[in-house]
Amino acid sequence: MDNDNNIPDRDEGINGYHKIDRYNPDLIQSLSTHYKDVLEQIGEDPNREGLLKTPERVAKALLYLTHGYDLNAKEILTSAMFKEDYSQMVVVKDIEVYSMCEHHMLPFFGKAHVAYIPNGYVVGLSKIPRIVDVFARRLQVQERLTNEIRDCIQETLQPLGVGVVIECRHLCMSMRGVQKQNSVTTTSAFTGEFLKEKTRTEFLNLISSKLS
Ligand SMILES: Nc1nc2c(ncn2[C@@H]2O[C@H](COP(=O)(O)OP(=O)(O)OP(=O)(O)O)[C@@H](O)[C@H]2O)c(=O)[nH]1
Ligand SMILES: [Zn+2]
Repeated sequence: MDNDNNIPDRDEGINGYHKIDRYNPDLIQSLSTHYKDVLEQIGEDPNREGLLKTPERVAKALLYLTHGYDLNAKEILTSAMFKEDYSQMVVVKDIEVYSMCEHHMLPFFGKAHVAYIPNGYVVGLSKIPRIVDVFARRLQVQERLTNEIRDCIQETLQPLGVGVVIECRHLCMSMRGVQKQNSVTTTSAFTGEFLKEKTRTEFLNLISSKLS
């Protein structure tokens, strides 16, 4: 944290984002006013009982769904890096992803599988899903989400390689638009050893195996 409002520094590289005080009641109030207008403009009555608190709920929900802007993924990783003589692949798979596409601000959701090969240091396992969330809880495209997770791990932990695979359903493709209910989008990003076919194949085999 290095600013007057105690808002943690966000990760670099998000064009156009400016820092906000996400939990400020004035901000929630101001967003609620906009959502009240939205309700009116879609033909609803914002004063009917069921909708009275809806603008405020939606405002709080949106602020929560984008709270990743306030988090610094590199700080999270460095907070739990341990020197360890382990040089095989570490895979954390089936990490739930909930994000929102930046085109329609509709959810996309699914799973992320993340692997790295240590180079002297390992990271606390829980930190991997945490950094997935840091980048997912922003307006995103799946490709950038995938690359940001890869780059963050590579630059911070400096392992021998990183592999990230993300599989998601996009509500903007199922609830509206092209209306394809069953299509799943898969993206991947690799560095170092994972650029070699043998390592990549090992990773892909591990994430497709079932424990139970
Ligand atoms: N590459 C990529 N595209 C995405 C993602 N999420 C949503 N989109 C796409 O963003 C595109 C936006 O295209 P536009 O033609 O400007 O928007 P639109 O008229 O609403 O398009 P339709 O969804 O086809 O109705 C659509 O093709 C979406 O499917 C994502 O994570 N990655
Ligand atoms: Zn979309």
